[in-house]
Amino acid sequence: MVNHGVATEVLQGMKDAAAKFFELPVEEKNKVAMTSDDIKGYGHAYVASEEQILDWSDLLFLIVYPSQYRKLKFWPTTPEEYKEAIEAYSIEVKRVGEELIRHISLIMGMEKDALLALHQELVQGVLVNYYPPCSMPDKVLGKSPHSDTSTITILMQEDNVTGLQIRKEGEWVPVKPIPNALIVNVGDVVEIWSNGKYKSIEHRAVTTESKARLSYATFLFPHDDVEVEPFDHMVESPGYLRMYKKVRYGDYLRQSLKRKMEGKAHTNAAKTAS
Ligand SMILES: O=C(O)CCC(=O)C(=O)O
Ligand SMILES: [Fe+2]
Repeated sequence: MVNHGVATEVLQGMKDAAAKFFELPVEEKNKVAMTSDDIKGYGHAYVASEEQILDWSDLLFLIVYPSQYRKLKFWPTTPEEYKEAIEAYSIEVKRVGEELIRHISLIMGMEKDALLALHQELVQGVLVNYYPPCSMPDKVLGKSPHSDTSTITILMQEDNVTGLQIRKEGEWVPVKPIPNALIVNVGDVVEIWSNGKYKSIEHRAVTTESKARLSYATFLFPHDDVEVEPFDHMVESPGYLRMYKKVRYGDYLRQSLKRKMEGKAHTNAAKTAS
């Protein structure tokens, strides 16, 4: 997505603050470490199989909106500008994200604001991924293949390192960075609502030998209590096949987080038995 109207300084401000945070000594970063009962704060993803290290990254996840959901004990206070940078970035991403969701609503044949209203509350979380440089990039992934559990994801990546790949017709296709462009992923919620007409995109991140890479994923998703199921008008007649079960979003999210990330495992599990 280009021409999104988000000022370059705002994008850069987020990148600079996050880069400074990940450069801090580990004791400093651990001041906002995730606790065993929460996925907010600073943490690590390390997953290995017998042949391969699958996921190798540090991360920082925060809920930004609705503001009353913020858990400030997980918000870095160093660098000082982190809070301001994430606010400035997130308010812009919220504006752009809501506009995109309004248009998806129209594309799905509904009133402009219908899809936003169905979220009860639009929840916005931002995940910063830090992938260290890796001497064996063919043996180590940054993030395993998965689809996002969101309605949509707005992703910002570095301008100078390619790491994101999407799965298209069975092949992994690199998403080359375009400076200041934002990437929009269709998430699982749109796939379920649309009865599979708009599929969540399978993607992964690979590692790079020469430098660390950061990426900034903003997930927009419904309130936990929203019951997600295919819209009647998206279930095509005559066959009237409903491809996905009705699921409470909070349960869907928690089950997906527990499951190993494996391609389209989340939406496959959401499908009605065939
Ligand atoms: O690092 C990337 O480009 C992708 C990150 C991602 O897919 C995620 O955080 O869900
Ligand atoms: Fe993702």
